Order: sequence, then structure tokens, then C-alpha cells
Amino acid sequence: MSFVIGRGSDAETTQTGHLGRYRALDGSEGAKLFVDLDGPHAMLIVGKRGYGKSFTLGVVAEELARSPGVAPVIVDPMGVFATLAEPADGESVPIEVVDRPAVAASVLDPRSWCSLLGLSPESGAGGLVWQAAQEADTLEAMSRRVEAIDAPTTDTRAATNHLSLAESWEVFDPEGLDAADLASTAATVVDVSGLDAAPMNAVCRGIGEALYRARIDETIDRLPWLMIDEAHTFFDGVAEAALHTILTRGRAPGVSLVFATQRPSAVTDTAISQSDVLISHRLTAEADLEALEAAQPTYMNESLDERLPTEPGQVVVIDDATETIHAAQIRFRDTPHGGGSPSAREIAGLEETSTDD
Ligand SMILES: Nc1ncnc2c1ncn2[C@@H]1O[C@H](COP(=O)(O)OP(=O)(O)OP(=O)(O)O)[C@@H](O)[C@H]1O
Repeated sequence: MSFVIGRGSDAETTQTGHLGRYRALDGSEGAKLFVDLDGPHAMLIVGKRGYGKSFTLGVVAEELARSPGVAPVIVDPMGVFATLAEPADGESVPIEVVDRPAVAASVLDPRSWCSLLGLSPESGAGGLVWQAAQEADTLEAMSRRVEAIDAPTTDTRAATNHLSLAESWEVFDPEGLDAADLASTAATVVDVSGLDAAPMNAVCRGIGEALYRARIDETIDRLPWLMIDEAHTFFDGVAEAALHTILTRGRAPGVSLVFATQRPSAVTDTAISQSDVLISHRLTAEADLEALEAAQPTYMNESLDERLPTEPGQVVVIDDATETIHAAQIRFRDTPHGGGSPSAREIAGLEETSTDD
């Protein structure tokens, strides 16, 4: 028997991803567990640091990259997913890595421009940036617009300085990433690891909006899967608006979101309640457990806390489509995992030694 998360038992395994195997109470492994990659989903992956979130996200990315009809895009804040492009065990994983991503300045609305630059829209400089964003499409044109508006010199200078800061991030370009680039045949890893939280958010917002809009306007055929590691960083910034849109309105145009975080308490309640698949690794922080318990479905008749696994790679999966709960061991990566913790002992070339004398 095989179970497909999002479809049910004895379902066909075409257009699915192999996640791992069932885990029995004694730790032994059971039948294979799959996840549906056919329809749109919102998939939340949680767990405390070091218990396998990025590893699991990588497994889902490998499966998506090998699937037809989908356009997986991984926003990679830690720079650990470029290893997906390395030779794989078994079937190859087609991946394109974008290491200097840029998006069009026009993806941000005036309010987001103010929030991105840390300016209150009510302040003199914030008001100028707001007006410039309303009237201009590029960062360059926004700066020119600010200079042209009749305003106190201190406000003009402050607004210009903030726009120069945004320019220094080098993430705004009218020719930046668009949905057609992202929905090409390969899966795309967008490496935002060299960027601060604000430009990282701008890039993620641009990508999310481009993919959603392209499906609404029917300019791409493939179904986009936006995948985000360290998702709390993006729910806390200007990217949140695009993620919220996908979570609440992505189903009809077929846009999926897979997002991983060690701090479920730091993503929005909507993000948790709109997720139809929750993959939970070990969690111990009270606030994080509470955030998940608050959204715990009624068909779960014992607390999540009691079911949580103890070892890296072990998960509990809550599948809202079939209203079922599964204990599983995520499969091993076919490509190298880029996110493991460095070891001083390994760096020093020291062998593991026994402590018994
Ligand atoms: N499914 C798995 N099978 C085997 N080992 C695993 C599995 N998942 C995780 N591990 C082990 O756990 C380590 C930590 O995993 P990972 O880097 O994904 O943690 P994380 O939860 O994303 O941590 P962080 O929050 O620091 O990014 C991996 O380097 C790997 O050794």
C-alpha cells in the first residue's frame, strides 16, 4: 500500500514526490510515503534548528525538479540549495542557480517602498518616496522624481539618501527576473544569501508577485511552486504581501507555496491555517508549539506535542486534504545537502576518539 499526502491511500503515484517512509513506534521503517505534486498546495515545514527542515525542503525540491508541468523556484537565504545542481544519485535534478537576483522596482507599491526603506509615509521623506513610487517605474526615475518635487531640502536629501541605499543593494533592475525566466524547464534556485533582510524581501516579493500574476494572466503554463527557507524572515518584511496572496488566493491559478521555518510562532496565523500540509520535525519552544496547537485540526485527537519525533529527519505529517496524520522518516537526499553544521573537529582533521581509556 502506498499513501499519497494530498490524495489518500492506494492512490496512483504518478505526479507525486517520494518523501520517505512510514516510521513505526519502535523506529522501524514501513511503506513508502509520497506527496501529491499535481494540484496546488500550501506546505509548511517546521522544526527546531538542526532537525532537518532544509534537508526536507531539499527532498521536496528534488522531487519537484524531476516532475513535469511544474516550475519550482527556491528562495535560498542561506545559500545552501546550489548543491541541488550537483550530480545526483539516480535520476538527475535539473537546476538553474541565479546568484545575483534582481526584480523590477515597480513590483513594490508605494507603502511597501516606505516600509522597505524604514520610512513612515507620514514623514516628509516618506511622503516623497511614496509619491515617487506612485509616479515612476524604475529606481532611477524615482530618484529623478524626488529631486523634481518642490519640498524642504532636508526631506529631499533624506529621500534621496534612502533611494541611494536601495540602489546599492543592486536588486532592482527593469530587466530583472520575470515569470517566463522562472517558469523555464529547470527548477530555479534564487540565491539571496549575500543580501540583507530588506533586499532579500524585495526579491522574494518580486518573484512571488511575478509568478502569481503570470498565472492569473495565463502567460505561463507550468504550475509554479515557490519554496522558501527561513520563511519567518519573509513574513516579517515586504515579501509578506505576496506570500499572503499565494496562501489565500493561489489555489485557483495553481500557485503553490512550500515554506520552512524554525519559528512557526513568527509566521502569520493565516500562513499556518491556510497550509494544507504540515510537516513537523522536532519542536520544543513553547511559543512555537502553541502557534501550531492553535491551528490544530479537530481530527487530531492527541496533542501535536505528544506525537513529535525526537531525531533529525523524523517528522509528523498532518494532511488536511485527507484529514490524516502520519509518522515518517524523510528519505535521504539524492544531491548533497548544503546546510549541515560545520564541525571544528572535521576542520582540524581530528578523528573521532573514544573517551574510554
Ligand atoms: N532525512 C534525513 N535523513 C538523514 N539525515 C538527516 C535528515 N534530515 C536531516 N538530517 C541530518 O540533520 C542535519 C541537519 O539538517 P538541516 O540542515 O536540514 O537542519 P535545519 O532544521 O534546516 O537546521 P537550520 O535551522 O540550522 O537550517 C543534516 O545535516 C543531516 O545530517
